[in-house]
Amino acid sequence: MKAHLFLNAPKALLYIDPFTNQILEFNNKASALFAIDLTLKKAPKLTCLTATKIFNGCLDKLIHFTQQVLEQGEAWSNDLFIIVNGDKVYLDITASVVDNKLLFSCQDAKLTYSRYHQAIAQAQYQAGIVHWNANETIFEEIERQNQLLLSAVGDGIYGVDVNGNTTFVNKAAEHILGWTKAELVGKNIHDVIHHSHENGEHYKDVECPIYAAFKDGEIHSVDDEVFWKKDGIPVAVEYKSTPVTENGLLIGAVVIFRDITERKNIQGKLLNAIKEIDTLKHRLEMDNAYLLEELNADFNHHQIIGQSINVQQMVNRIELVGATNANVLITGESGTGKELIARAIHEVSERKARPLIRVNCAAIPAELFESEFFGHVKGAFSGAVADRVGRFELADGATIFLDEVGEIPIQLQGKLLRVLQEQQFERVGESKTRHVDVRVISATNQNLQSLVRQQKFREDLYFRLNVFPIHSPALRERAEDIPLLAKHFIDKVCVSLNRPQPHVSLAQMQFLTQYDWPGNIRELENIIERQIILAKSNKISFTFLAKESLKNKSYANKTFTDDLFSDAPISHDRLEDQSISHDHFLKTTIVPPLMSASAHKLLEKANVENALRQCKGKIYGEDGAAEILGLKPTTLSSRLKKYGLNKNDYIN
Ligand SMILES: Nc1ncnc2c1ncn2[C@@H]1O[C@H](COP(=O)(O)OP(=O)(O)OP(=O)(O)O)[C@@H](O)[C@H]1O
Repeated sequence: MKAHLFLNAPKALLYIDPFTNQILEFNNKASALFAIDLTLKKAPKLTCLTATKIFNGCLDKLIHFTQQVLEQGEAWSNDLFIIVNGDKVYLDITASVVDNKLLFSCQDAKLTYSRYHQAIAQAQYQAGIVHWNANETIFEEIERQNQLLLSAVGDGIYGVDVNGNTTFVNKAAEHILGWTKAELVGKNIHDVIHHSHENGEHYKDVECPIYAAFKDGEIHSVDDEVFWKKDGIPVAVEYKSTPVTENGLLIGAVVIFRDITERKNIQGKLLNAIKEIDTLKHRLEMDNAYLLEELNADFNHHQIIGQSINVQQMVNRIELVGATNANVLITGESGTGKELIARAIHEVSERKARPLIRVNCAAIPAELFESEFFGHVKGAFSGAVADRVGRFELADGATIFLDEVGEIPIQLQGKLLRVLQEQQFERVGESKTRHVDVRVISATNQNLQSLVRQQKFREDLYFRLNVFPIHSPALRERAEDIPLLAKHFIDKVCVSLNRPQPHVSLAQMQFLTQYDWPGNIRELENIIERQIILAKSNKISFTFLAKESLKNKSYANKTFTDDLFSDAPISHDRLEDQSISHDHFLKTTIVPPLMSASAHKLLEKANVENALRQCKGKIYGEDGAAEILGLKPTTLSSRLKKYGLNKNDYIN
């Protein structure tokens, strides 16, 4: 049995007599390893088979090892080798002393090593599986969390491969566009959601920023485009297409997008609000500039004073028409308060939040009318150095007051008619048509119907302007209002001059009421101002008016001689003592009241000419003819027209 075990042991065994060098026994594995002829076994003694023969390439090592085994009882070596087919084959040898002989247990060292490494690999593999299992669980958890995150984010996310086919769709993307993951995965993303621009024009895929990312490897961000929903409706989006690489190779892109509809709506509203603010700001600036002009022109905002039937009827008509949008034509002599009426109409209308825009047609040179009414663009004519807003544009949403409307040149009347009919016009030098909503109130002291007959005023324009006529009665037609008006002006002047209220006796008031006021309410106002300045010890006197009436009567009987056509214009400084400075007196024109109409005109014309001569053609400002005559410069301008006078003829 023992012999059988020895013979079939799994390693090559050599039983060696260290003293005779002879191999006493060897088993089957040894026979194979050392290529020992098995027939030797049958020989009585293995005399021919020696240890040194087997290990003859490394005898020194064999001797050393043998001694080690003998000394220690056992030893191990991997230094010894044998030659097999010319190659060294190192052996892994464990040896021990058995009955004073040596038992070598040998094995090809390569086999030992390979088993050793196999064993290590096995051990590592065993350990690795456990490790891998753990990693796999972690990866699964990360993946699960990633999926949760990708589903939870509010932005839509698509994954696409290098062919543009969808590989991934998150919940938000499904929600925003309505395409499910199943409907999109594997489909070309551009063809499904990005095929057209917002205006419906085809979106070429070569221009698609989503694709661009996996073509050029760059991130592509787009602020404002549309993706198309499943129901065919475009959704405004901003998106970013980021390239995805693996081992340096572009393998696709991730598209992250956001629905910006709400934001765009808010932006739109904001833009509209800003535009509206700009328009309002612009309008406010225009209004301010206009109001400043008016302030500089020393405009006053009196209320209509008077209780006479004539005034009551007039006020009724103002209230009646005020609330409507009807055009109003106010007629009446100069200084009867036509402008006051226009303001009152505007004030009772719904347009009162905006200023009344006043245009004095008598003061505009013919060639500038169109620009004044409708504005012009820079360079439209020489002198047009900047764009200018016309009065009609300024009055958009408000009321325009065309004072002295009879002065509008016939050639411009057609354009004015168009604004009245269509509320449309163009600035001078511009083809763009502008639309306005303007109410027109006009005033005249001329007989427009007579102008129509003379073909100086268009009949159709006259009817357009005269939708609702209001007549402003002359002061002589409302004489009973004189005390009220006088009190009103005394209060006003005393406040502005910081004077104490003067005492007006009944007798003095009678002088006022009995005087025939050719210059109307403006004349009354000016005389009161002058007399307050002249008043001594708080007493105001109007006795001179009686003298004046008498004088006027004598004027009426007199032929027009030296006095009427003298060089000095007729003014209040000729009516009173000269103890007060000239400036205070030159406020009004007193025209004798009892003259015939033609004599009146002749005198008025002569008076204007004298004033022009004295002022060397200067109309406006200090020492101007208007100031000397006590007229508004605009009224004087219209009188120049009326009498065919040219201020330039008086320049010298
Ligand atoms: N009823 C009134 N109550 C108080 N003040 C009045 C009244 N009527 C006119 N006035 C005053 O008389 C002056 C002249 O009035 P206004 O300028 O309105 O007259 P007008 O008819 O427009 O004159 P013109 O034809 O010369 O332009 C103004 O100072 C105005 O305030």
